Amino acid sequence: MQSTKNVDHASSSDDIFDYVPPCKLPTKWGTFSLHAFVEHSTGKEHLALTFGDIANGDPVLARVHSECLTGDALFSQRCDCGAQLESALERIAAEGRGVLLYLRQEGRGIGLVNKIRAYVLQDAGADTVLANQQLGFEADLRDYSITRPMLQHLNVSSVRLMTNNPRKVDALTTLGVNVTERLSLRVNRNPFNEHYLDTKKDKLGHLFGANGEQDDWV
Ligand SMILES: Nc1nc2c(ncn2[C@@H]2O[C@H](COP(=O)(O)OP(=O)(O)OP(=O)(O)O)[C@@H](O)[C@H]2O)c(=O)[nH]1
Ligand SMILES: [Zn+2]
Repeated sequence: MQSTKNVDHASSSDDIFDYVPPCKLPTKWGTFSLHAFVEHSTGKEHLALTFGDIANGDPVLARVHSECLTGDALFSQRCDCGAQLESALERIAAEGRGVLLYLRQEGRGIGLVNKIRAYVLQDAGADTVLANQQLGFEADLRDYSITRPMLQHLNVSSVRLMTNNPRKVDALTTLGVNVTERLSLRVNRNPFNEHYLDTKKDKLGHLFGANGEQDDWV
């Protein structure tokens, strides 16, 4: 289960993280502002990429992306993370306004090395959920509690969330994030990730594929 551990909403963001003001981050889609947040309780260095005026009160096109080094940076085709990251940034730049939170919870919260151990089990036939369980972990150990204070610090009052994962919408809503809309994201199905995507749909509740939820935005 995804964790919805609450932070103390009465405490100031200074109690939760150190904030590092943004530098410019030019990308192939446009120039974002890159903010850093160092979480006190974990020492994790989370990021926010922002574009345009996100503080004017209108719902903001947003992506809450969980770190996937293999997919985001190493071009892995085992998952859909890299394609989703690109699609989200492209879409935000095209709209001229938005935010992407890059949360350092690799491997659905089990970490990079354990994800590689899980991949070894998957190479031997386990699916993505079973592999986690065989290693003694729940299917999804992510904790989104930093999301709300990060958005508050950026003066984002509500979000139009790009995700295929309805449990992510539930987790954020439970934490007090105002999600006004869910937008599906392109998936890039390929021979290496089709079993993984089917498992996400069947066991983790992701919405895409046959039910027409697949994103048609290009
Ligand atoms: N433990 C584990 N983690 C994985 C595996 N494949 C991808 N991940 C991690 O899963 C996270 C991304 O979660 P996904 O389930 O792909 O997508 P999501 O964030 O729930 O939903 P979307 O918003 O639609 O992307 C990243 O942290 C990846 O590192 C796997 O086989 N095992
Ligand atoms: Zn991935």
